[in-house]
Amino acid sequence: MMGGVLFTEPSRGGKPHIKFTKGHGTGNDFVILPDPDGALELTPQRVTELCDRRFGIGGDGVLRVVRSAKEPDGSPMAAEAEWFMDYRNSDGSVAEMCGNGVRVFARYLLSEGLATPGPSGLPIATRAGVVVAVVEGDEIRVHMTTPRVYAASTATVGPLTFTGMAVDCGNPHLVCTLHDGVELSSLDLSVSPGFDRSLFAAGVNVEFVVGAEPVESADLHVAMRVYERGSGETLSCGTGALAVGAVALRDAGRSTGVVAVDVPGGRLTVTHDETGRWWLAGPAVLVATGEVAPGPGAASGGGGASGVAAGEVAG
Ligand SMILES: N[C@@H](CCC[C@H](N)C(=O)O)C(=O)O
Repeated sequence: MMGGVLFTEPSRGGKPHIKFTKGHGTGNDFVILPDPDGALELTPQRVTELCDRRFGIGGDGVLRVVRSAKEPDGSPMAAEAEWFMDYRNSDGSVAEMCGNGVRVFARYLLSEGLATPGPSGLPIATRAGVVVAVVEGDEIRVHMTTPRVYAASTATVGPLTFTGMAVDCGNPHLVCTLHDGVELSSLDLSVSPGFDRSLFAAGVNVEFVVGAEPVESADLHVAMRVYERGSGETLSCGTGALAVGAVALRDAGRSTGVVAVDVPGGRLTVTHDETGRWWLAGPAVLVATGEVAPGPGAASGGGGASGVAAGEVAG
C-alpha cells in the first residue's frame, strides 16, 4: 500500500500542502483529494488546475473524499453511507455520478483503512444516491442505481448523424449505435458531438457503440467510445458502460444478462441479475500519492498553478 494520506497538514515553509492520490479505472483517471471534514474549498478553477495534464497532476476528474455528514449533498445519506463521493469533471463542473470514480473511490477508502465493508459491501453516497461496492481481487463491482432508458434522440459527429437512446444513470447519457460501415476508430471526438439541447439541458455524455465478437464470459459483447460531458473523450466511462449495457440488453430482448463492454482503456462488465440489480465491474487502481502546493490564494478560491511538492508511485 502507498503512504497513508489525509488532508492538509502544515508542511515545508508553514504552507498547507494538500495530499492527493492518483487512481484510475480502465484508464478513466482521477485526482483523489481526502477531505474528511469538508474543510477544502474546491473551486472549479482549482479542479481545472489539478486536472491539467501539463501544469497540474492530470485527470479526467476529481474525487473529493468527504464524510457524508460533513457535506450538504451527502448529509441526507449519512445514516446509510459514512463517505460521500464529491465528483467534479476536469472542467470544474459538478456531476451526479461516476461509475469508474466510485470504484476507485472504494479502492481508496479500503486502501487507506477509512472504511470496512459490511456483509453486503461498502455503501458510498453520491449525488445519484447510495451505491454499494464489493471487492473482487483486482476488480471492484458496484451495485449501481437502476439505469432508465427513456427517449430516442440523435447525435452528430461532423457530417454524420447517429440515432440513439437517452439513458438516465443518475447522470445523463445518449447511447448511439454506429451505422454499418462506420468504424468506431474513425470518429473525430476531439470536439463535442452535437446533441439535442432541449432534451439534455444540462449536457450529456455521448457513447458510440458497435457489436463485438462473442466472448465466453458474457451474453453480449460490445465496444464503445465516449465523449464525456465536462471532460471530453476519455478512455472509459463506467456510467456510460452501464447505459450501453442497458440498451444492449433491451435491444436483445433480454431482461437479465451480462454485457462485456470494451472501452479504449480496457473492459468493463455490466450485469443485470435475477434480483433486478444492476452491477458495474472492472479494475480500480491507485497509482501514486503526493502533495500539491496550493497556488497563491487557492484556499480562498483564487488562482495559481498546482505544484506537486512530493510524490510516490505505487510499485
Ligand atoms: N467517467 C464517469 C462519468 C463522469 C461524469 C460525467 N462526465 C458527467 O458529467 O455526467 C464514469 O465513469 O461514470
